[in-house]
Amino acid sequence: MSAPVLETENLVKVYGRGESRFDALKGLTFEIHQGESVAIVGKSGSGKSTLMHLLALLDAPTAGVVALEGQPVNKLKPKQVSKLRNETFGFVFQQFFLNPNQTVLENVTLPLKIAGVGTAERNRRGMAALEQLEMADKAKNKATNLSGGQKQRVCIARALINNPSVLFADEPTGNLDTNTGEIVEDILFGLHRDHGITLVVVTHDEDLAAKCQRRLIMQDGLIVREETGSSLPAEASHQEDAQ
Ligand SMILES: Nc1ncnc2c1ncn2[C@@H]1O[C@H](COP(=O)(O)OP(=O)(O)OP(=O)(O)O)[C@@H](O)[C@H]1O
Repeated sequence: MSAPVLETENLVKVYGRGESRFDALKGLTFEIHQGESVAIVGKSGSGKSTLMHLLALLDAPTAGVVALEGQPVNKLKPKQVSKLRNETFGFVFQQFFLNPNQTVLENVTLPLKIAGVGTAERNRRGMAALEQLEMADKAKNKATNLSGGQKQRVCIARALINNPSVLFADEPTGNLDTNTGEIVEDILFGLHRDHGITLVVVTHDEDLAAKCQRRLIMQDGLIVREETGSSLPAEASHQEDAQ
């Protein structure tokens, strides 16, 4: 079995206090292995997004530990955590989060700008990422002047710009029609299959979840069940490699 890229130990998240206290995660211990595709599924309010935010180091747990590549993250300073997050993770969200006032290329290269990479290098890597997503011809377009599927491709290009080892996708097809959603799924699973990217997907979409190699089923802040096996035929051999 490949090494765990992410491990949690007794992960707890409590929102609010006193009468408004809400126990969103109630002690989760599990591993995600390098090169796996994992879906986090469950009813609305079960804690999926909360869990993803903790795994992706976007929020800190109330108690318990997240370890990235064997390193417990709670021992690091905030600056180190954000560096680690930017270097290791890519994010694709349902709402796209593209800056409407910037071009496609500017949106895609924003993570590099934040990291202090110079303009020429930024643009070279941005164009390469857009080419990979077949969106290079839209590089100079404003990000608003795109279809939903095109916007999500731009988001995936942005997510790939730092060569992440883990791609987090929160309802990546939630705003797309069925056909466009399937194209985006093909892109995500292609990246997983061909580049060994670890894919962590939060979704209500059963077909999308079924394509993942493993499903963590959440209920009331707990993982109540795990399922394994992907509905993607080509996954079979890769799945054996990753396990
Ligand atoms: N910032 C917050 N303050 C208080 N409660 C919160 C906060 N964020 C989430 N919650 C609560 O924690 C629970 C889990 O929320 P979370 O967003 O993780 O669920 P989810 O499974 O992702 O739901 P959905 O499928 O609707 O997105 C919910 O009951 C929610 O109301």
